[in-house]
Parts: sequence; structure tokens; C-alpha cells
Amino acid sequence: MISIVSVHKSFDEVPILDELSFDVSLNSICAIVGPSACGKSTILNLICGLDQLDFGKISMPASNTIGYMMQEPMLLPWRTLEENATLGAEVKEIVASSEVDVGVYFNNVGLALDRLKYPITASGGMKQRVALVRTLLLKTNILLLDEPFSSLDFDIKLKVQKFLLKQQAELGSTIIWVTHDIEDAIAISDRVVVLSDKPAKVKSIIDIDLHENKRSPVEARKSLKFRDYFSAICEQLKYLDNGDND
Ligand SMILES: Nc1ncnc2c1ncn2[C@@H]1O[C@H](COP(=O)(O)OP(=O)(O)OP(=O)(O)O)[C@@H](O)[C@H]1O
Repeated sequence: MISIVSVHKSFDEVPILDELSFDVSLNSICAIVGPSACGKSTILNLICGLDQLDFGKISMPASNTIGYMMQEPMLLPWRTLEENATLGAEVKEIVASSEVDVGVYFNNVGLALDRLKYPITASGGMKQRVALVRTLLLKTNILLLDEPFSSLDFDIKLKVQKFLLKQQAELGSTIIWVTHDIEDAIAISDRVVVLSDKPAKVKSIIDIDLHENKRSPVEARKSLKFRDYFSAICEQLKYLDNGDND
């Protein structure tokens, strides 16, 4: 289990996270949703050790390895999309396995014909998929994904989500991811952590029971329970459509 216990974090004495606690079971998918700039990315930065917390504790099994896809793709302009995708694997010296995998990964995220293009000719959605492949090729057992689908059209997003879920099932990885899209959060996660506005506390933790046999982002959306989860989270986030125009 990954445990976040009573975590506090301030930047320049402005509190961002306050008494934040939640658990993520290993081999599960946990989405974090909340108002804009409430501290979602900060949580991922603290989990992977890029930032230091002020108080509290984050614990996880010592043997875990972490892959982190940040919000910005940050591709190197002089490398092709394929060379960008293999960069992390190269640094980690797992080139041999990535050479075999990279074609399969590009195919599964809809970039089969784009491997030799350079970032300057790629759309935002293409760059985002390259950044995701770069993270997946590391085959870590924890994945931290910050808005991994935000630039993708719906059909490509479903394709990428299906691939991510397949990978997660095969490798038994634990995914903690941040999104603004409540429907995506419900469709692929086991747990949704809803945060309050800054300084962020956990408003509620909603366990999603939609994925009986196999996760499917499309089948999940068709379920009646999906709407119940959607309403519950909207209510928590105060997305109330009561006819006001303001
Ligand atoms: N290194 C830093 N120094 C100072 N302030 C920071 C730093 N990193 C983040 N912040 C501030 O902390 C707050 C939370 O930022 P964070 O990026 O974690 O929010 P978020 O919920 O991921 O945002 P968004 O919804 O826009 O993606 C913001 O007000 C941001 O300006």
C-alpha cells in the first residue's frame, strides 16, 4: 500500500496541502481530482521525492520503482518522437527491451506512422502520447501520471486508456493520476480522491465498483452506477447546475 498520512506542504509560507491523508492499494488505480491549482501536481511531486513535504509521511514498499509523466511533455527537439520515447529507457540502460517494445507501444497509442517525425511537426496530443510511452517503457511498478489524456481527442483517448489498462493489468502496476475530467477518473480508476480548494484537504474518497471482470473505459461509462458516481463527485466539487447563468 502507498500511504499518504497527514501531509502538509507550503510554498513561501502559503499553505498548499493541509493534513492530507489517503491510501492507494498496490496494483490499483487512484485518480486525484480537485479545483484548479489546489495542489494535485504537488502531491505527485511529493510522492516521487521531487519536492519535500513539511510534515507528515508518505510510505510505500521499499522495492518500488516510480515512473512520472509530468503535465508538460518536455520533448527534445533534436530527437525524433521515437528517440524521445526511448530517452528514459536509455538513461536507465534498458535500451534492449525498449527497442523491441517501442513499435508496439507507438502502434497502441495511435502513433505507428509518426515514429520518425520530430516534435516541431507533432500536435499537442501526439507529444502527450510520446511522453506517456516514454514513461511506460520504464516498466516501473508505480506510475504517476499528471493529466495524461488532457490533449487527446475522445477516440484516441479511449485507445490510449485501453492500452494503459492492459499494461497495468499485465505488470500489476499501481497508478496514481491527476485529472480534471471526472468521467475519465471514474471510467478507469478503482478510487477517486476528491480534494478541496487550497489548502487542499481530502473532501472525500470514492471507491469505484464498476470493473467486475475487466476494466473498460467504454463499458464503465454505459453503467447506471457511473452516473451515480459522477453526481456524487460533482456534488463534492460543487459543480451544481441550478439554472444560474453566472
Ligand atoms: N515550486 C513552487 N513554488 C511556489 N509555488 C508553487 C510551486 N509549485 C506549485 N506552487 C503553487 O502551489 C499551488 C498548487 O500547484 P499545483 O501545480 O500542485 O496545482 P494543481 O492542482 O496541479 O494545478 P492545475 O489544476 O492547474 O494543474 C499553486 O498555487 C502553485 O502556484
